[in-house]
Amino acid sequence: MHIIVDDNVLLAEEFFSEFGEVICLPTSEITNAVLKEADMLICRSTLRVDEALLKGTRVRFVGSPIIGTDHVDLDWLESAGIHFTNAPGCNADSVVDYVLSSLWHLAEQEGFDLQLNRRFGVVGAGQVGSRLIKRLESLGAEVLVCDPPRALAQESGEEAAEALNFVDIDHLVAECDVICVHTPMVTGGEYPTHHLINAERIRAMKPGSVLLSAGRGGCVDTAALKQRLQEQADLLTVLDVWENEPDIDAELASLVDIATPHIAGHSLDGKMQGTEIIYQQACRHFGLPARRKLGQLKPDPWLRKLVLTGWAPPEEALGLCVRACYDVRRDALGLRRYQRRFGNAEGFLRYRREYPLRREFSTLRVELKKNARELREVLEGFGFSRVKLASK
Ligand SMILES: NC(=O)c1ccc[n+]([C@@H]2O[C@H](COP(=O)([O-])OP(=O)(O)OC[C@H]3O[C@@H](n4cnc5c(N)ncnc54)[C@H](O)[C@@H]3O)[C@@H](O)[C@H]2O)c1
Ligand SMILES: O=C(O)[C@H](O)[C@H](O)COP(=O)(O)O
Repeated sequence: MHIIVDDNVLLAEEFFSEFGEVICLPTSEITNAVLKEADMLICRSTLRVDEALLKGTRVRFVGSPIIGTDHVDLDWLESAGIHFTNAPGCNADSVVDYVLSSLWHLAEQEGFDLQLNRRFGVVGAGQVGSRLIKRLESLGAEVLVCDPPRALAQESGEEAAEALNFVDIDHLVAECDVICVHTPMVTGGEYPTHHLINAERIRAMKPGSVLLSAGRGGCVDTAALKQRLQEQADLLTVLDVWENEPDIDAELASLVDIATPHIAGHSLDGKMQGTEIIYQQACRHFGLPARRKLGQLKPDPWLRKLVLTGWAPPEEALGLCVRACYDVRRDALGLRRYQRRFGNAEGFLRYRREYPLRREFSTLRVELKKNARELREVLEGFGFSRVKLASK
């Protein structure tokens, strides 16, 4: 078998070589001509996968080791008998780490307490949103949720009921102090997400509130957001995803508090999990046993363990752990540096391609020397799931 893989897919050789010859290429070199003799294509969101790319090729299996599927013409692939699979949930924890690192940073910058007097709103309660809700609730936060497809599925008994505070989008926008958008790009049907956060809703946001967008750029009307930031400058904003990536609105980027180049899901753990999921799907599809396991291939984190005395107040302890593991400011500064050097669109693309190593909160072991049960709960709630208390 010939397997063409985007060279940004991690561990491609290690997982896919048992199927045949693995050829890794930059996205720009994956063309219809290159795919003529290929049987399998493994690519990321940067490649448009449609009839123009695949017509007349031998490709029968396409895998994308990411969550989103809006780069793929699913209907055409189905009609052409080409099997497609993505990797649901693979980088969801990475996105939640990004969100919490951003909120922690804004809280520090503005001098507010993340847990006090803030009502959170999560738009889109799928793999990302529901994990975010869990972490926020375990910190004691009140969370309103807008996800009409899930609310409907629960109401009709199609999905097991979960105790979520479902509200409609206008209610959520009016009531919340922090709004996190984690919806896919949906253009048709009953619940489209294009400009779900539209001009009217942007105008309705409370002064001083936070808008964070890490689903797809088109879910927020960014021209309207820019207008509010220019006219009132009374929102805190975090944008990881943009309209017209990679040629993003530079003026808007200069106005938002944290601007990053679509890297919320780019932890090493998320990328490697994505490859493993596609490998498992390929094994199932071609009737082979899945012998290779990510556990054997994943490197140790650079920072294995943090030892805290346990006396630190929770915000300080969280700050130490967040800064040690993933500080979102690195990526905001990195984007600016790359854009200054390479220009707006090329800087955006290059930073993603050369993305520095990042591990998830769950890879850091935290040892508390004092038997600080409450602090442990806060750290675990935030996603540092490997906290150990001193035995005495
Ligand atoms: N920034 C990044 O790096 C990054 C990383 C991973 C995923 N994403 C994006 O985030 C999206 C969500 O990821 P996920 O894993 O949670 O996907 P998911 O498919 O598990 O969940 C999406 C949720 O959105 C809900 N939804 C659909 N239409 C809606 C609407 N109109 N209003 C409110 N909710 C709606 C769905 O019912 C579903 O529960 C992905 O589709 C992808 O586009 C971005
Ligand atoms: O949908 C996803 O999983 C994310 O948006 C993912 O991080 C996209 O990364 P890319 O494929 O563009 O490298």
